[in-house]
Amino acid sequence: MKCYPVPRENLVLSIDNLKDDIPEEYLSHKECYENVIRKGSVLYDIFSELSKDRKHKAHQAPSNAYRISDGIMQNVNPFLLHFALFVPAITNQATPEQQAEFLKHGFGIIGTYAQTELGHGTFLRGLETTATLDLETDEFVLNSPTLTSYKWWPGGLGHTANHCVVMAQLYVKGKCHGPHLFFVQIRDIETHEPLPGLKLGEIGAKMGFNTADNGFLGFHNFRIPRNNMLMKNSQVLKDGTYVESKNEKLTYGSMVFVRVYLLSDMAYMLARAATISVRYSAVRHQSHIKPDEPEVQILDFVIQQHKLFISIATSHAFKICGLWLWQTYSKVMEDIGKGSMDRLPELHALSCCLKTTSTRDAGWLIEQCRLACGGHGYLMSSNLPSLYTTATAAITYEGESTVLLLQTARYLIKSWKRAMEGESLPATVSFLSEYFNKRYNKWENTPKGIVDGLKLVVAGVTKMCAESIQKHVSRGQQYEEAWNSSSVQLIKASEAYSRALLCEVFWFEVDKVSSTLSNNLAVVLKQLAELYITYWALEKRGDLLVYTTISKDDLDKLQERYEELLALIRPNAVGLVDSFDIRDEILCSTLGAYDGRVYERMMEHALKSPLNAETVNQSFHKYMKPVILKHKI
Ligand SMILES: CCCCCCCCCC/C=C\CCCCCC(=O)SCCNC(=O)CCNC(=O)[C@H](O)C(C)(C)COP(=O)(O)OP(=O)(O)OC[C@H]1O[C@@H](n2cnc3c(N)ncnc32)[C@H](O)[C@@H]1OP(=O)(O)O
Ligand SMILES: Cc1cc2nc3c(=O)[nH]c(=O)nc-3n(C[C@H](O)[C@H](O)[C@H](O)COP(=O)(O)OP(=O)(O)OC[C@H]3O[C@@H](n4cnc5c(N)ncnc54)[C@H](O)[C@@H]3O)c2cc1C
Repeated sequence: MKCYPVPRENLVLSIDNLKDDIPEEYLSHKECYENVIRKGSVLYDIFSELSKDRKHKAHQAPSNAYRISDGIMQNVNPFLLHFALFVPAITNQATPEQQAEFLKHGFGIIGTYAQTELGHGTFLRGLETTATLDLETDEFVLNSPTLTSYKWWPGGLGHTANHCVVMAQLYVKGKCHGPHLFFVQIRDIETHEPLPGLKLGEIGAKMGFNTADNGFLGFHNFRIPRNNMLMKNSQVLKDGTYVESKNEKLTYGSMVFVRVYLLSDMAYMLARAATISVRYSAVRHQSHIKPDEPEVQILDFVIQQHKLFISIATSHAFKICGLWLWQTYSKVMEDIGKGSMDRLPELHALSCCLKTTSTRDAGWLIEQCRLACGGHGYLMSSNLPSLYTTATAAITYEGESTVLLLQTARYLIKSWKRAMEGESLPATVSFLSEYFNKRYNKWENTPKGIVDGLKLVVAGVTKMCAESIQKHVSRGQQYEEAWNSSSVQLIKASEAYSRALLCEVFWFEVDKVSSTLSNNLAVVLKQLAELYITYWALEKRGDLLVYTTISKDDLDKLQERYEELLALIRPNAVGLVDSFDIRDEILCSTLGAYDGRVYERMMEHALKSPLNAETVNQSFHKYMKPVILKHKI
C-alpha cells in the first residue's frame, strides 16, 4: 500500500496524474465527473492516510488538507461529504461500539449524508422516508412511499458513495418517533452496483457544484439490521422498546458541525477571490487620474479600493470569528458529552445566523470582486465565476438562509422575554438586558462605540418584533400566525445580530492579540478590523440613526475615516493578499497568479480551447458556407 507522509502542498501538487491537460470547462458533464473521480481517488488515498494519523474526533476542526483539493479538483470534490458529514455524523451520533463497527473498514468505504428529499429540505419533521422496525427479523425496513420521499441532493450519492447516513421517520409498533439517522450500505463494495431494492442516480447539471455528484435514492422494502440505527442519543431495543433522546434536536448535530465550519470555509473562498482581484487590479492599467500622467493601476481608483478591501477585511473577520465559533462549538460538544445541553440553543442560534451571513456575504463579495475585474473577470480561466457558484451554493445547503435566520430570531425573541423578566442571559445576548439603560448613551465614533451601537440596533429591532408579535396576537392571531406576520422584521433582527457579532468578535479578538504581534502587523490588522466595522456602520446608518444617538456629523466623520483607511491600506493591499499564501496551483486563476503575467496566461489558456485546434471549424463547411453562398449577391 502506498504510504504518504503527511501531505504538504508541494507533495500533493507535484503528483503528475493530478494535473489536467484540458481545462475542466472544456469537458463534458460525464468527463468532468470521471476526471474528478480520477483525481479525487488519489487525494482520498492521501487524506485517508492523513486522517488515520489524526484519529478523526467528532468536534476536531477538520484539517485544511481538504483545501488542497480545491486546487486539484478545480471544483467540488465528490468525496467531500464523506469527510464533511458522513464520518462526523457517525462519530457524533453512533455509540462507540457502532463507530467501531461502521468505520471498521476505515476509508475502505465512501459515504454521504442523505437527509433532503425531493419534497422536503427544510422541514425535517416532514421527511417521508420511513424506517419501520421488523421485530421478527430484528431489522428496519426502509421505504420511499412517494416520489417526493426520494432522497434528492446528497453529495456523492449519484455514483460515488457506497454507504450513507440516512435520515428517516422511525416507526416502532405503529408509532412514529420522528426523524432518526441510519447507517446504510447502498452499493456492493466490489462491483459498486446498487444493492437490490434501491433506485440510485444523479440529479443532473446544476448552476455550479457540477462535480459534487449530487444524487437521488429511493428505497423499496430495503432491509438493514436494527443495530444500524445510530443509537448514541436514542435507542430501539431488541424487544421494540424505544428509548428517547434527552434532547431530540441532538439528531441535528451534524448540521451544526458544517454550519460552524462554513464560516472558516467562506473566509478561504473570499481570500481566493480577493487575491485574484487585488493582484489583477495591481497589474491592470486603465485610464488616467491626472490627465497629464500615464494610465494608472486600477487599484489606485478609490472606488476600486472600496469594492475590494472589504473582501480582504471580511476574509479575516470570518477567519477570526470562525475560530471563535469553533471554540464555542467544541466547548458545547464537551458539555453535551458530560450531559449538559444548556448552551445548545445558543450554539444553534449562533451557527444559524453566522453561517447565513458568511455565505451570503461571500456570495456578493466574490461577485463584486469579479465585476471589479471587468470583462476578464467573466472568463472561466479567472476562476471567479466558479468561486461564485461554489460559494453561493452554501447559502442554501446546510440550512437555507431565511430558515436559519428565523431560527436565530426564535432565540432572540426568547432571550428578549427572559431579559424583560430580569433573567440573566448568556454573554452573547446579555446586551438585550442593557437596552433601556444604554439606548440614549452618547454616541462614540470609535470601533467600540460602533459595536455598542450595532448591539442597540439588535435590541431595538428585537423589541419591535416582540411588540409586533404581541400586536398580532392581541388582534386574534395564533402565536404561529403572529410569528409569520412579523417574519420580515424577525429576519432583520437576526441579520443585525449576526453583523454585531462579527464586528464585536473581529475587533476584540484583534485588539486582544495585537500586543503579541509586531507593531506593523498589529497596525495593519487593526486597520482591517476598523475598516470592516466602519464599512458596516455606514451601510447600516439608517438603523443607527433610528436606534442610537449618532448624528449626521458623526456619520460624516465616519465616512471621512473610512476613506482614510482605504488610503492607509492601499500600500499594503497586494502584500495583504499575498499573505493569504494561496499557491497559483490552488488559486487556479489566469488573473491572480503570483508572477502577474496576466495577459500571457490568458492567451496560454485561450489556446487550450479545443476550438483553437484548427483555424477553420468544420461547421463552416457543413452549415455556414451553403447559406453564405446561397445569399451571396
Ligand atoms: C477533510 C475534512 C473536510 C471537512 C470540511 C467540512 C466543510 C464543509 C464544506 C462544505 C461541505 C459540503 C457541501 C454540501 C453539504 C450540504 C449538506 C446538507 O445540505 S445536509 C441537509 C441540511 N439541511 C438542513 O439544514 C435542514 C434545515 N432545517 C432544520 O434545521 C430544521 O428543520 C429547522 C430548524 C428549520 C426546523 O426545525 P423543526 O424541528 O421543524 O422545529 P422548530 O423550528 O420548531 O425547532 C424546534 C426547536 O429545535 C431547535 N433546533 C432546531 N434545529 C436545531 C439544531 N440543529 N440544533 C439544535 N437545536 C435545534 C430550535 O432552536 C427549537 O428550539 P426551541 O427551544 O423550541 O426554540
Ligand atoms: C449544492 C447543494 C448541495 C447539497 N448537498 C446536500 C447533501 O449532501 N445532503 C442533503 O441532505 N442535502 C443537501 N442539499 C440540500 C439542501 O440541504 C436543501 O436544499 C436545503 O436544506 C433547502 O431545502 P429545499 O431545497 O427543500 O428548500 P425549501 O425548504 O423548500 O425552501 C424553499 C424556500 O422556502 C422558504 N421556506 C421554507 N421553509 C420556510 C419557513 N419555515 N419560513 C420561511 N420560509 C421558508 C425557504 O426560505 C426557501 O426560500 C444540498 C443542496 C445544494 C444546493
